[in-house]
Amino acid sequence: MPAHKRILLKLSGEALMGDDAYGINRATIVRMVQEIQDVTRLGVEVAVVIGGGNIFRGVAGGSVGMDRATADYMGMLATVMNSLALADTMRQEGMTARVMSAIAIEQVVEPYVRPKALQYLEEGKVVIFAAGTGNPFFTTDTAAALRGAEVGAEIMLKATKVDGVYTADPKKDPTATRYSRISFDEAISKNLQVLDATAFALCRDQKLPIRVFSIFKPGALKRVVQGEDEGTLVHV
Ligand SMILES: Nc1ncnc2c1ncn2[C@@H]1O[C@H](COP(=O)(O)OP(=O)(O)OP(=O)(O)O)[C@@H](O)[C@H]1O
Ligand SMILES: O=c1ccn([C@@H]2O[C@H](COP(=O)(O)O)[C@@H](O)[C@H]2O)c(=O)[nH]1
Repeated sequence: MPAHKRILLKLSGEALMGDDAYGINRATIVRMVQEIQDVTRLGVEVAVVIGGGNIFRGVAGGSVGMDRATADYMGMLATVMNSLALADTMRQEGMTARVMSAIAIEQVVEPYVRPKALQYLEEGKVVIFAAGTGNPFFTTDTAAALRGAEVGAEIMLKATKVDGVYTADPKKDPTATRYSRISFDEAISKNLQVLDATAFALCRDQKLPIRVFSIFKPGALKRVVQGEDEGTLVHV
């Protein structure tokens, strides 16, 4: 019996590269999709937001002199590419997915319309929210918090490159230790960078808990959905 009926899954874009230097690694995306399929088979309704860090981040464009807003739109388009790849891999694995974009590109994907998204979820389709929030200066973590709150997800699951929230970035500080639980207020006051502050604040205000766990650990998503203690729970 799953612990959650409807989830918002935030997938790391950067992790899609697998061992490649750039782009979408085939074996990696298939594995991610199979893990999602395992969860849908439990009867859980799944909404997904995927990042774009494997292709483009606005902050990288900004750092080499590009207009930041233009660079951010490029980043949002990168998430559309990842979303299309994810939906197509789902199709190949026998699942039904719908991509909805926050930016109008109707020849490519349908626009985000909340009642339609809710209908798809109720029908058991996986809904992939592409193009972030549709606004520059935000991230896909914030988009995940926003869409998660909009569709009434019970929890936001952040599947990322680390296995939880640490006292400091574990990739930079080997002495950092992992929390099994932490409150939003503490995560925000300690300026923990595993999610951006806007996403933390939105989830806190909307009382949407977050669980951060490793995207690389086989079966972790299913264990999380079944209510097992995996990664870190960020709570109100
Ligand atoms: N206190 C912390 N605890 C855990 N991770 C942290 C912390 N501070 C910084 N990080 C870093 O945050 C990263 C996760 O956030 P990031 O936004 O980079 O990835 P993502 O959202 O999974 O990827 P993408 O943006 O491509 O979708 C981790 O890889 C980790 O190195
Ligand atoms: O609401 C949003 C979401 C994303 N962006 C831009 O896209 C890239 C990729 O997203 P990540 O969350 O970093 O994976 C991001 O760096 C922004 O440039 C955005 O502008 N608005």
